[in-house]
Amino acid sequence: MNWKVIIAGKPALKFAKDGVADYEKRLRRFAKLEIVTVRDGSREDVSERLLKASEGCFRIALDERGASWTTMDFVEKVNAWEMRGVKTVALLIGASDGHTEELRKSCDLTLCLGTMTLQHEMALLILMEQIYRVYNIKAGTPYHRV
Ligand SMILES: C[S@@+](CC[C@H](N)C(=O)[O-])C[C@H]1O[C@@H](n2cnc3c(N)ncnc32)[C@H](O)[C@@H]1O
Repeated sequence: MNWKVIIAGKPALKFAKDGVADYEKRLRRFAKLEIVTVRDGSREDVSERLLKASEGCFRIALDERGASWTTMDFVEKVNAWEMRGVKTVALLIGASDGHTEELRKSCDLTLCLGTMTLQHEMALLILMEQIYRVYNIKAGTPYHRV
């Protein structure tokens, strides 16, 4: 199963960019993950670009109003998508004004990383670590301890 993480605007926070690059590298042994950047703009324009860039994918909107999963819930979801033959999971990260209602309705799921509002590059970094954690749990490595 492939991953496509779509985010608006060029990276501005060096530490987040470095962290994301680090997890991208670490994830290579587990899965194919692509980070796609769309142009920033109004909520409507960004949502439209995110939807266009994720056409044909299983879409998940990252949104503080979404469902809260534990990491183990995330592992179970990934297992279920793999069993169902999902080819590409697209994770959609909004810009400063967030997503439109239309985008939320067009997504298969809406996921919350916590109830606080995160800067979008921070949301990307946390998401990358969680995807990495999921694959480590699936592989039984000592990265994840309970
Ligand atoms: C600065 S936030 C946008 C806040 C916007 N005012 C709103 O109401 O959604 C930028 C993007 O980061 C992601 N994000 C921020 N906090 C999040 C959280 N707690 N859970 C999931 N995604 C989050 C979302 O994709 C959001 O669209």
